[in-house]
Amino acid sequence: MSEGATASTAVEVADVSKAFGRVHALDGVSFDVGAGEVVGLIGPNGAGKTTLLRILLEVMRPDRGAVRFGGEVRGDGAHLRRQIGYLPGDLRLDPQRRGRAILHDLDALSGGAVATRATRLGALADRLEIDLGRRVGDLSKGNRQKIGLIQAFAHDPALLVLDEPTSGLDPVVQQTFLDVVREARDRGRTVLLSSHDISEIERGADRVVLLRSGRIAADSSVAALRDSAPRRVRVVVQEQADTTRTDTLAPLLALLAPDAKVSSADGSTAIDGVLAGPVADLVRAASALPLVDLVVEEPDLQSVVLGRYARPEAAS
Ligand SMILES: Nc1ncnc2c1ncn2[C@@H]1O[C@H](COP(=O)(O)OP(=O)(O)OP(=O)(O)O)[C@@H](O)[C@H]1O
Repeated sequence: MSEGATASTAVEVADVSKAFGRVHALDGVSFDVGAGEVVGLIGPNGAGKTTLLRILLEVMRPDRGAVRFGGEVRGDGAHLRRQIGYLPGDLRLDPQRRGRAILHDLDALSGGAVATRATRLGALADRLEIDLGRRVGDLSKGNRQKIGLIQAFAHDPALLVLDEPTSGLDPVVQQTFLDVVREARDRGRTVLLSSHDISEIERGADRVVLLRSGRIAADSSVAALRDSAPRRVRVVVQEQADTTRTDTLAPLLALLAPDAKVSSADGSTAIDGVLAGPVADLVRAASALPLVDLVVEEPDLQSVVLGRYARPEAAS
């Protein structure tokens, strides 16, 4: 086990490197995923996400390092695949066949009690609202994606590896998918999902691992990332002689610097800006003023993540 791995570590990625010619797709990547944890893998195009997932699934071997599953170095591919549910990013299904036939064939490879699997398969199809009696070639992209999701979840595997899981899904089905992920996590299943959709990671994952140029640029809980994310705020105070003076507003403006805007109308003064620090500091500064209104928007996780896409040495 690596230094950070514990008995409840479900997946251990230890110093994994992989090069294709001169391209270092992965360069010394290490992180652990705990049992019952949902980890979102995010990063710009070409960051190495798919390569990492392929190594996890033993479709590809690393040049250096290892992936361990439940503390063991992976060996028996067939046995481990039964414990893994995989949704590939480039899902290919035979267009001539019907969803039910495809799922029954894939499901037979997964082992376990047939009756339980069939019940789960039917229940998932109902929840995702997909007609399994139709030919795959006649289905829309989103409905084909649902078949991919069902085959990944139907045998209730210990580890789910999902590449762009909500691609093509409408918002209602995306929500259903997130509910299914949450329920799997509550049963102690481990989920690794790769996505370009930051809001999907924010809603569905406990933790974010950000890959950039084959290295980990950030590894943080979603909660910590939210805390560090800037929020738009608006503070409205009664316009009195002293509230128009910048020294009265100075403590507030210092928190919202450098782009805060002060405007006065209808007997009140509004201060609009972006808060990068703790909300408690804002509340303290605002409460010293004749407050009329205080609006704090949801943190802008997207801007934090995009900032880390670009910054060369951003750490967690
Ligand atoms: N089989 C391969 N042969 C040659 N180069 C490859 C191969 N697979 C991946 N690469 C290269 O390795 C790097 C990482 O690719 P990878 O597909 O893992 O990135 P990714 O993060 O999944 O990207 P995207 O978000 O665009 O899907 C890229 O530079 C890619 O061109």
